[in-house]
Amino acid sequence: MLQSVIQTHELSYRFADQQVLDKVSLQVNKGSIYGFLGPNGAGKTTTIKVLLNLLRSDDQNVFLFEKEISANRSLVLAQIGSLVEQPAIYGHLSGRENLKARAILLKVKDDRISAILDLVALSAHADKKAKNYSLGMKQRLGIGLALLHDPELLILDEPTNGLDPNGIIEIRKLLMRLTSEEGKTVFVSSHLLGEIERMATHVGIINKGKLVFQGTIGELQQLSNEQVIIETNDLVEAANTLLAGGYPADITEEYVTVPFTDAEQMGAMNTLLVNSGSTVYSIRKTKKDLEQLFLSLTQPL
Ligand SMILES: Nc1ncnc2c1ncn2[C@@H]1O[C@H](COP(=O)(O)OP(=O)(O)OP(=O)(O)O)[C@@H](O)[C@H]1O
Repeated sequence: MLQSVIQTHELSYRFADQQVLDKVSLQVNKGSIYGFLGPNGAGKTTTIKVLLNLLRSDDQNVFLFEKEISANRSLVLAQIGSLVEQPAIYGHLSGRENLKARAILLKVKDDRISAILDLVALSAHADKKAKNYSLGMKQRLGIGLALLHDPELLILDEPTNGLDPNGIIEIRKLLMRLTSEEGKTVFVSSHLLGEIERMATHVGIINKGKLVFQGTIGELQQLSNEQVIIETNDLVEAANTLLAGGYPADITEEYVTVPFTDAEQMGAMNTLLVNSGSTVYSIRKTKKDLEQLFLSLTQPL
C-alpha cells in the first residue's frame, strides 16, 4: 500500500483579505519526486511554509506521515529536511566546516559529513570557503545541510532558481539519486515546467491559490492535445478542403493544423489533399506540448 507522506485536505490560507490558498488538497506518496508547479505568486511558498508549520493552518487539515502537524510538530519536523529561500551558510567556513557546525548542533555523527559531501557532489570542494562556491554549489551545500539528520522527506522551495543549466542538472541528478538510492521523498517547487518534467514522478499545478492539476507526469501528458501540422502550397485551399471533408482544420501563417486522432486520420487527410490538387510538403504530428498545457492551466482565471 502507498504510504502517504504529505496530505492536505482542502487547505485554505489568507493573508489579511487576500485568499492565498483555496482548498488545496495535496497527496504526496513515499518515494515520489513531487513537482509543485505554478507561476510567481501562485501560493507555492505559502503552501511550503504551512507544510513546515512556519505558518499555521487552524483547520487541522495538514498531515505529514499521516499525522496532523500541529499536534505532532516536533515528531514530524524531525523527519523533514527543508530549503526555503537562501540556504543558511557561513561564507567564511568551508563546506565541510558548515556541515560540521550543523552536525554538532544536531548531534549527528562526524562520519555522516563525508557521506553527505559525496552525496551532494562536493567532496572535491569540501575545504574551499563557501563564499567562493558557485550558486549551484551553495544550493547543493544547502541541500546537504538539510539532509544531515537523514530526514525521510525533503521539501525544497525553488532550489534551481538562478542556476545555470549545469547547476540545474546537478540538482536534478541529486534529487533523483535521493529517491532512487536513498528511498527519500522529495517535494520540490518550481515555476519552470521543463525542469520538473525531467525529474518528477508526480506533479501538482497551483494557480492563484487553487490546485488546478494533480497526478503523474503521464496523466498530465494525456491532457495535452497533439496536433497534426500540414504544410502545403496553398494553406487556405487546403484548410477549406479539410473542413469540407469534416476535419476541424485551423490555419496559421505557416501551416494548417488539425487535432490529432490517429495515424489513419493523418493518411486520410493526406490522400484527400493530394486528390483535390494540393501539393503536400509535409504532414507530421507535434510532440505533446506540455508547456502550452501548463500555460493554459495557469492563465489568469
Ligand atoms: N507575509 C505575507 N503577507 C501578505 N501577503 C503575502 C505574504 N506572503 C505572501 N503573500 C502573498 O501571497 C501570494 C502567494 O505568495 P507565495 O510566495 O506563496 O507565492 P509563490 O507561488 O511562492 O510565488 P513566488 O515564486 O513568486 O515566491 C502572493 O500574492 C503574495 O503577495
